[in-house]
Amino acid sequence: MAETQTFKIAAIPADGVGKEVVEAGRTVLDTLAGHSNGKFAFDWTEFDWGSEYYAKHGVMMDPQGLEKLKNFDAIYFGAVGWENVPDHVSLWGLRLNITQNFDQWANIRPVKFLPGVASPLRKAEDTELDWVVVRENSEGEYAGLGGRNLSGRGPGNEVAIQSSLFTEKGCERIIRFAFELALTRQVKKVSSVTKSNAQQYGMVLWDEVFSKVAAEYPDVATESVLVDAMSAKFILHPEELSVVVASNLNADILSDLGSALAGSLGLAASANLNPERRFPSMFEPVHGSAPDIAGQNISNPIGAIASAALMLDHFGLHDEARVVEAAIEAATSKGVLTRDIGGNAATREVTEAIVAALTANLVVA
Ligand SMILES: NC(=O)C1=CN([C@@H]2O[C@H](COP(=O)(O)OP(=O)(O)OC[C@H]3O[C@@H](n4cnc5c(N)ncnc54)[C@H](O)[C@@H]3O)[C@@H](O)[C@H]2O)C=CC1
Ligand SMILES: CC(=O)C(=O)O
Ligand SMILES: [K+]
Ligand SMILES: [Mn+2]
Repeated sequence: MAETQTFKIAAIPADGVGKEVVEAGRTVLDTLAGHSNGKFAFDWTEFDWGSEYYAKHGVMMDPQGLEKLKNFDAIYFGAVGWENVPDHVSLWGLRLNITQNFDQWANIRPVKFLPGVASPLRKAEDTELDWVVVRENSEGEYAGLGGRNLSGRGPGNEVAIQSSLFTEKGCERIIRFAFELALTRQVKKVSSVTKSNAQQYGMVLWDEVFSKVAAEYPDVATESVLVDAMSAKFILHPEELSVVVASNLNADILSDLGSALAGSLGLAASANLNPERRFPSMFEPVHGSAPDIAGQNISNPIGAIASAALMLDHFGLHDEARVVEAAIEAATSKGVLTRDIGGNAATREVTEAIVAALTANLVVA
């Protein structure tokens, strides 16, 4: 028999529901590995970084943390943010510290409609809806450029600047990524989102790069839509979407909108990719730490489990990724739903239903 392929994964559950949903995802992945007949295994290392770590050490992660993470095959992340740390400190101290330093410039966020989950969109009842938001994840509005109190004018007169950074190379690589992704999909179309009527420098550069790259992909349909109009289009004409590429902030907002349209923020998966594979990529649910429901065993684990499926794709385990997705659909079809999507199942019950479906499929296969 061929040697077992072992994937080294760094787990960072961090804060709030992050802990519950990462545990759920690990359970699913370990079940899968246990049924792989020795084909693959997962070697987990858990790091206790996050807001509790901050309370003890005054930093969100070990100062040597990036060095420690560098040699993992992937990072499996929960969510960051708790009341004891200002949100901008926790986000920059952990998630953005990792995504920026590991050049995870492509953030892939599929919007998936699941059987048995009601969507607030009437169209979802009779129309095939399935699109993916491709988020520029290294620059744009989250470049971290700017400063406060630059004028020295004193209290009451403070001035802050928050600049966006758009580079031709940064725009080109994410736009090209979107076109390559479109080529793999049934509907070969890329929608580019900017606000270039109002933001005349960075977003006009983006538009120009989009036109240039689009010319290289004559088989892919294109459109350029302003972000305000795109938010309306998500609701009124979602059937026209396939790949939606947008800057860091715009795609952040649109991907929450997309997951809400699919039924809940708790369903949405994401991959923070370093496509060159010079650094590990990071897989996390789209949602945050959800302090309003944390610790009650009621959070929806599907976003985290679907993110684990994206991690399997990254490892080249494509059949296994589809098996996990099918198990998620089996659980929702059966009506095993957490309360955010209208059910009353606990986090662990949904996880168990997914594990059961997974095991049944694997035994048949
Ligand atoms: N990537 C990350 O780690 C992110 C971190 N955050 C942080 O998370 C904290 C809370 O931020 P919010 O704006 O409240 O966003 P959030 O995504 O944590 O929660 C928004 C709403 O969605 C619900 N929700 C989220 N995940 C859910 C799940 N798995 N199952 C069921 N319902 C779920 C919450 O209960 C809440 O009502 C803040 O500290 C924020 O900075 C926010 C977004 C992303
Ligand atoms: C920070 C945040 O909201 C996100 O990455 O989605
Ligand atoms: K997250
Ligand atoms: Mn977000």
